[in-house]
Amino acid sequence: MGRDREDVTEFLGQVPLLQCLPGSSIRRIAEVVQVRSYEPGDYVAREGEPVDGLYIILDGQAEVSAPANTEEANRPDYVLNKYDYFGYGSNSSVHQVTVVALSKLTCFILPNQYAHLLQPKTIWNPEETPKHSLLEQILHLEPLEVDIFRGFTLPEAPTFRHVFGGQFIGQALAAASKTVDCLKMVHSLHAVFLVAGDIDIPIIYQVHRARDGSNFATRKVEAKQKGLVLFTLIASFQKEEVGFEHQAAIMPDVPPPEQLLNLEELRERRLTDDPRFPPQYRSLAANKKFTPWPIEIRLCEDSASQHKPSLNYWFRARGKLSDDQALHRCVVAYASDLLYSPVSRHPHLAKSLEIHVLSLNHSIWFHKPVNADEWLLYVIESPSAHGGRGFVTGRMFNRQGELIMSLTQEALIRREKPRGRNPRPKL
Ligand SMILES: CCCCCC/C=C\CCCCCCCC(=O)SCCNC(=O)CCNC(=O)[C@H](O)C(C)(C)COP(=O)(O)OP(=O)(O)OC[C@H]1O[C@@H](n2cnc3c(N)ncnc32)[C@H](O)[C@@H]1OP(=O)(O)O
Repeated sequence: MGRDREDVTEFLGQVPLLQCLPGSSIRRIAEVVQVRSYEPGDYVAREGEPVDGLYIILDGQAEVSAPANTEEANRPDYVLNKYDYFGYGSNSSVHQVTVVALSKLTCFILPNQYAHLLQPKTIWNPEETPKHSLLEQILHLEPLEVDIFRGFTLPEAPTFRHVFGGQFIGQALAAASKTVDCLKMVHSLHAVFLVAGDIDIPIIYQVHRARDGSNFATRKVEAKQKGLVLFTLIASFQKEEVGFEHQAAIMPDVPPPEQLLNLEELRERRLTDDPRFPPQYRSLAANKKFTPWPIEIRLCEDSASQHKPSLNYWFRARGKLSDDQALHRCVVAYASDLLYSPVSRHPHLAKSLEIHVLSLNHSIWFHKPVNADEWLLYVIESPSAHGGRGFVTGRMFNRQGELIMSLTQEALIRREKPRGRNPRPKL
């Protein structure tokens, strides 16, 4: 293996211990690791000697001997292979075991002085907790074990009686991304919503490594509560590649976001200025608990009241996000389900008719890198509603008119039926 920085980063990204670190931590570790080589029979570490760092096997095999004079002394020796590691995670400052090279052996060593790189504040940022962005907190997961993560529905997060579909998509994609080397980025995902999630129970994300190729990797994720699978995602990741280029899609001509009001300002204006709302309704609405979404949305038109099966709006994440392309893709995936399938009910909206909308499935294709804290134009159309299912397609453009993503979704759309006072998700 040639040892340029990118090769080292790619190798470290395959080591399960390191995969849930922020991409920036893995790149930093790639800068500071040392390489050591051993001949067959050489001691790599001796029981009782000081631990000088984390050892990761790059090539070859080593044998670990159980410590003498302990209960484990009778345990058979075991063999370490490529991607295995030792010298980290024990509370002791001295080696508890002896490790001997079985073949020609090469290791990467992360010296003790860089051990802090293994303990980042969050899965997205080595230094800071994400005070600055609610979204980054929503998309933070606790790594429980290799390939298993726990996510939460934060009190400030948008919910729609049950777990918001975009939260499942964003968190599941975050879990999948944390098991793929950081040089590969998601380029497509397909999600299915099986059962509504309970906002009071943590969600367990279990990642299955379907395939790791040299350029592509595929992951399947299951989201569970109380052991029941609520949601599945299949995502494919690819290393950057130079290839053919064209863009036939043209960004529609819409007013820039600076000339438009956001949803909160529109609400405020309705409450104060709109003569169609009687005063008692206004004070009722004004007293209702209202939490702004972590995504700022500026509608380009009022296509709902015109009954048009389409909608264009600008959106961006509120607050500054950490500089991690994997995070930015999770954020737009999260945002893409917020104001999407309701477009399929536009032609059917009528006074005193409430329409129940529930996402059934969701697909995204990421064409180009994205900045989720800069304005993106979401262009949505609903070509069909039939049989209780509304279908929507979406395209996202950046301000330069580049097509960044294409999306599709099917949602259940039905006349809302009266419900009890406290409907609970059926787990
Ligand atoms: C100025 C502009 C402002 C714009 C403001 C816009 C405003 C709001 C925007 C909100 C956008 C919200 C978008 C949110 C999208 C989501 O987050 S949806 C959440 C993700 N999706 C899910 O959780 C779906 C999970 N899947 C399921 O629940 C099930 O698979 C299924 C319901 C799809 C199918 O299950 P099945 O048992 O086979 O179906 P049913 O028997 O038909 O229905 C079961 C329960 O569904 C509920 N339900 C069904 N129909 C209705 C209805 N007409 N009205 C109300 N509720 C309905 C209901 O709980 C059913 O259960 P019971 O009837 O209680 O048995």
